Amino acid sequence: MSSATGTFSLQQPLNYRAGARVQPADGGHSEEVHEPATGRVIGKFLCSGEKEIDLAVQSAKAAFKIWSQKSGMERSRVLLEAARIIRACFFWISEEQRDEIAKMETINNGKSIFEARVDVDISWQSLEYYAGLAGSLAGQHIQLPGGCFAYTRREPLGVCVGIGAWNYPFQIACWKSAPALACGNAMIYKPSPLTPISAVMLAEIFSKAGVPKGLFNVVQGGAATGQFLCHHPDVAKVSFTGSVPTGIKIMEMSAKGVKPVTLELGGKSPLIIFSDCVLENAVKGALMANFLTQGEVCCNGTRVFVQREILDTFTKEVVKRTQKIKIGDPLLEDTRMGALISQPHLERVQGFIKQAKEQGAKVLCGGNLYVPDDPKLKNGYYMQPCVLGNCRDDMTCVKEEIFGPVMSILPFDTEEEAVERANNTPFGLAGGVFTRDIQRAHRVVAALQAGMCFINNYNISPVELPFGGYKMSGFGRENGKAAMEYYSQLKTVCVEMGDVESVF
Ligand SMILES: NC(=O)c1ccc[n+]([C@@H]2O[C@H](COP(=O)([O-])OP(=O)(O)OC[C@H]3O[C@@H](n4cnc5c(N)ncnc54)[C@H](O)[C@@H]3O)[C@@H](O)[C@H]2O)c1
Ligand SMILES: C[N+](C)(C)CCCC=O
Repeated sequence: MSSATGTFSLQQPLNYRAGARVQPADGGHSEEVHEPATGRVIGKFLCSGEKEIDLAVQSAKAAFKIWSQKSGMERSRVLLEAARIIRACFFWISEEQRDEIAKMETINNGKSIFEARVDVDISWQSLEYYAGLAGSLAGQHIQLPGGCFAYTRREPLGVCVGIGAWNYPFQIACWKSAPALACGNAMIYKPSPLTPISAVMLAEIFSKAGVPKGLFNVVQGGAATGQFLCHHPDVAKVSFTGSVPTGIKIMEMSAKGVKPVTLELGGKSPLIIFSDCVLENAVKGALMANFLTQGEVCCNGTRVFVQREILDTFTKEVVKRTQKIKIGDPLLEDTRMGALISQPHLERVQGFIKQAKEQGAKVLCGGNLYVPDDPKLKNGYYMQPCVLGNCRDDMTCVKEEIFGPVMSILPFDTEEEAVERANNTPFGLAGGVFTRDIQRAHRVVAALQAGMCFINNYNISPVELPFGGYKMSGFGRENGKAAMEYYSQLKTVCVEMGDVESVF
């Protein structure tokens, strides 16, 4: 694979079934795949139809029979091998696998190679972590009168479906497949049609690592393909990452088949900065909370509440550092902000900024389109990261998920006020607080209605920590031990040691 921006083109099929890349057996329309850095079309794929989905399900069912009979330790070894392959070398000859995946992620998503490498690291760590848990998936032994007893077994669910968003394509595929496979399930994964490439690389890695053919299949497509998956009678569970409106549809479809769902949805998270914070850390934290992956991060702390005493100092420093963020060719080592995912999305983000200005917000920096000097990047989807001042809680930019590099700064006076305003949202994915006061820090996060809270940092994601939302940001958890519960079911076995005492 060539590594320069503007040179890659897709050659191979993007569906993966029964251990091989395949063209779908049937399909609707075809979708173009873009390179956000240049706006180039790098290939096309056919969206999978009902027949292809059924073939993928049948293939996964066959693999499930083999995989679910293996011990946790046997499954663990295969997952560890998959993690090792990602970290280590070969596969595509000389370059490191980790870097190959990171480059493809950058080419297809537009994020900087610096960040893509971190995403790949978090991905293999997830495989390692669940490999570690696979061997200890266990039930309980319960004593009953007369020597009788019962025990519980944690069993896999069967064929699980994963449906992913485009912002962390490889990482989302790993966050879903690692616990699913560790628990003994098979998985069919559908990436976003905007980022179809890296999930197939994961499928190839699983095959190399030794999973049975069909255990991890990839189908490509958009809403229609996703609907076939959710409605298929042999699908046992749907794990979804995406927007709230789609999450609602997934839940409705799954309800028809009484299928358990996990919903990892959007957010509009608060970051509360108290005047007693370490200012340097708070400024760095605010940038981490807003500008990773061009601001296209579900848990971003986009409502930055700043205590009035430090509002000016904090704002000046945030603006100064935001202006220094290096935008440009995402495959260059020193780039820290690449291109947004698509032209329509870029326009949508620009629309939010325009509306913010109309509603009285002040653009303190950025917000304009950015055209890099390099001529090959002139059709890419770039913009300058934006900081908005003069914001009020009732503005659209403060209420709605923008999913772009736009930070809204909101002054506050008291702790009570900040917490109340922070919680005044239908979302509840994440939240953060910067303060030196340890009691206040814990009091505030305890009061925040959010599933993932940070004290004196933001947007770090060790795989050991459960991640997921409150309120309309969804339910269920990814990562941590908690995810094992969402990919397994509990069977109780009651054992009689004496004779049956019948009431008849
Ligand atoms: N909470 C999290 O962990 C998390 C992580 C990443 C992204 N997100 C959220 O994802 C959103 C951005 O991603 P997006 O634009 O890809 O979201 P989206 O809801 O448009 O699409 C997500 C996935 O659902 C599929 N889909 C769309 N309609 C469907 C339908 N009717 N039936 C079945 N599948 C369907 C898409 O093809 C895609 O694969 C943001 O709201 C972001 O906050 C959440
Ligand atoms: C790795 N992060 C930055 C915590 C993002 C998690 C996935 C959300 O979009």
